Amino acid sequence: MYYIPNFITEEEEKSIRHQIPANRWITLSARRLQAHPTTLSPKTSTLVLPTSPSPSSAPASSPLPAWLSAPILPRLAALSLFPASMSPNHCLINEYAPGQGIMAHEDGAAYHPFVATVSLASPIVLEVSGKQPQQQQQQQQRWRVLQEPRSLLLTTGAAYTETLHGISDGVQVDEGLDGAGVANWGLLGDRVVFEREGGRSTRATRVSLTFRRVRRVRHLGGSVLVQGRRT
Ligand SMILES: O=C(O)CCC(=O)C(=O)O
Ligand SMILES: [Fe+2]
Repeated sequence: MYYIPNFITEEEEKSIRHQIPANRWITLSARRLQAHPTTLSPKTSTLVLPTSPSPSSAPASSPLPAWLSAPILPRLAALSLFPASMSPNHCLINEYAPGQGIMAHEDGAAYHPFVATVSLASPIVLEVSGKQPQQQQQQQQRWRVLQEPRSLLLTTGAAYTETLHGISDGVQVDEGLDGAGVANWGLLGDRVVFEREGGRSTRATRVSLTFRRVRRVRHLGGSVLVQGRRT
């Protein structure tokens, strides 16, 4: 995992939050979410796009809306952690009210093994654990990753394939936020925020943007549209 504080500015954070469409939310019992450019088809995990693929000579275009892709995608590309051809083509936006979370899970094989998470609005602790069978849970490795607003967390390699991640629910105040309890303590942008509160952080609404590269993409190209007009 790579943690980079202040990956976006406060203005960019505000602008992105402002442009999240209010009519795209899917409300779940413990959070709400929306997918851009669209949800994957459920059986085949395919991203179906209305446009033709751009010719291979053209600069890689993103199916993500501009308010999500700029400035995040070029800044991600500049980290050189994945080739340009692997630039994210999908973004899930999750919103958690205080006390809401997401159960431990892995993101799975529908995506190339990296996810870039940009956090907005409020800090949150991501609980990461090794994928051990049930009987070995005592020895399970666990890490707590503190995600500050405007930070980037990049999960790839074994962190993507060999761990589960989640956010505890029913918690209004995250505690134990110090050098011993937080894996990325030394990388935080502003530790003082947490030190001042004695290692506590009262949750407020937090929004995450999770950028990924979907493996299976189907383009509904020109011929499909022409057929549509003929019928
Ligand atoms: O909100 C987060 O940081 C985690 C979201 C997540 O795990 C997911 O969308 O798969
Ligand atoms: Fe996830």
